[in-house]
Amino acid sequence: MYRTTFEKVPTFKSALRRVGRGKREVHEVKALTDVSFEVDHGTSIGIIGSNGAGKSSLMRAIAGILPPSEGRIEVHGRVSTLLALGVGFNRKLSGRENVILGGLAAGMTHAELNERYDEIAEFAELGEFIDMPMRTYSSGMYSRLAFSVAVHLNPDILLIDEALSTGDAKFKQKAARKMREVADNAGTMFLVSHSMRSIKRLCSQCLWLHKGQVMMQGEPEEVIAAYSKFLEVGEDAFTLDDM
Ligand SMILES: Nc1ncnc2c1ncn2[C@@H]1O[C@H](COP(=O)(O)OP(=O)(O)OP(=O)(O)O)[C@@H](O)[C@H]1O
Repeated sequence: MYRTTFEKVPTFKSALRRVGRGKREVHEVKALTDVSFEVDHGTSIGIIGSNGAGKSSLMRAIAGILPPSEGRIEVHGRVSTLLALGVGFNRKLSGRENVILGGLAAGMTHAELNERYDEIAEFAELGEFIDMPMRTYSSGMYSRLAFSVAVHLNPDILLIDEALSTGDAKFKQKAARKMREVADNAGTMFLVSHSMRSIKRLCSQCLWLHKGQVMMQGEPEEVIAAYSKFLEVGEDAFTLDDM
């Protein structure tokens, strides 16, 4: 559950008058409710659903960035660093500095990092930008580095939120090949995507979320068919029994 406090002001004029004195309202959003599922080691699971369904919140909870306000999450293994979700970068520091700090935070030794650094930088293809402050990066450059760090730190569980990846067509292909490699090597992967093609190609399981609840979990083909039908006929006309 997210709790947001905000100032309730009816008009712009009264907003000006009441600067600093406004009444504070608390707004609660239940991003996920009664979500319960298990994922076996070695499974690539796709997470699908409309905007605001709770996909990113679920990933943040699994990564430990947002602890659940109710219930629990058991994670056996090392989850790809927070950088995978693009939230761990310090924009004042250069790409190189962020990679090194991120690696150290993920428990890597200096020697391991030295070895990995070149691979990470090479994969991200940022050229001399790797030594520039990250605030000067385009969003595509930013997500290229985040993806590269995530896949090269050898996590047991890889979390990828495609919504955050704005890499160009060439990088997207390269990233897809890398994800395929992870999936083939029996790695565990959570892939949030609006591309049903990516989910079908890369995942052996699929979870469909809607308004914070699990609508369906199973084979990607089956879940995607149900989700597509849901999008076609609309929420009111849809029943899972028809599938
Ligand atoms: N930081 C936040 N503070 C308050 N509410 C939030 C916050 N982040 C997300 N929410 C709310 O939680 C719900 C789920 O959002 P979430 O980002 O998890 O959805 P999503 O499925 O990833 O959507 P999208 O496909 O648009 O990326 C939404 O109602 C959203 O408004």
